Amino acid sequence: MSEWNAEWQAWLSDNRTRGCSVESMIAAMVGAGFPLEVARRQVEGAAASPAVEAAYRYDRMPVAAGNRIDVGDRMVTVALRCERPQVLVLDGVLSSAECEEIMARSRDKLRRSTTVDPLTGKEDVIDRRTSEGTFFARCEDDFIRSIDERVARLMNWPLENGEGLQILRYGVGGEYTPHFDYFPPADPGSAAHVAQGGQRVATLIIYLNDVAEGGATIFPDAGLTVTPRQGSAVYFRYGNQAGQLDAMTLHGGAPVEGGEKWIMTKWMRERRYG
Ligand SMILES: O=C(O)CCC(=O)C(=O)O
Ligand SMILES: [Fe+2]
Repeated sequence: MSEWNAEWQAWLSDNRTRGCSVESMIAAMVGAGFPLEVARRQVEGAAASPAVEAAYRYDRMPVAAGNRIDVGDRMVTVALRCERPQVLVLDGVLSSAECEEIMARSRDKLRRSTTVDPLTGKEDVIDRRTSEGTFFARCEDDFIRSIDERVARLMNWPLENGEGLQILRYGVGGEYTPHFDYFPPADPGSAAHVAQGGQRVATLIIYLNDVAEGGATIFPDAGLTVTPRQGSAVYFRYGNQAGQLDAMTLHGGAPVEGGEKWIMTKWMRERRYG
């Protein structure tokens, strides 16, 4: 039996954009080994959801224009700007000392990472996400507050809409296969997650160290690869003002081939969170 995953989600989005009929997509999924009821729920669910419109409309990014962005206590440099999907590579988001302090404070708290099961909405340890993680509650102390404030200013999105900063560490062989950061509307497990704060709309991944080999953040459908560099970040936005979701932001963490990889992630919601 086939498993519903991000690849199938991207396939469904592509076919909808191309105007394929509901019946033909259900038939293709059944042909690939999905039970009829699963195929029907995913295809009809996507068709009924205004969030997965046929064509995502790229409205204006909230992040400031220009080569350099004032984030209050420092200047961040824009190294790359991609409009479709909306992706920015940003340099100088954290100092080396800040990166080192975050890693030092996280090291003893690390736990094997979990992922949301698309069917149940529960958090599970799964093979496709081989990393350890921990998190900091929003503004839990002065140091974390200064970073939460800087990140909110950089993303130009209310601090109150952000989830707590999440830390991940991957060893050699560690990876995170391609996925969406938003909660796919057709997945039954998503409802519980969007009930508080609404959908996720944008992500900032900050690289806390240089990775000796491998470990890039990859966007397979956009053909983009971002190399981890200490203190730099990648921003991507997938939720527009109309509530549509951009499937082109499919992304993952490529396997680490040498050394280790540490990142810190901020997910922003539509509304106040927590
Ligand atoms: O490891 C990476 O570069 C990507 C991490 C990621 O996609 C996530 O934490 O949601
Ligand atoms: Fe992600």
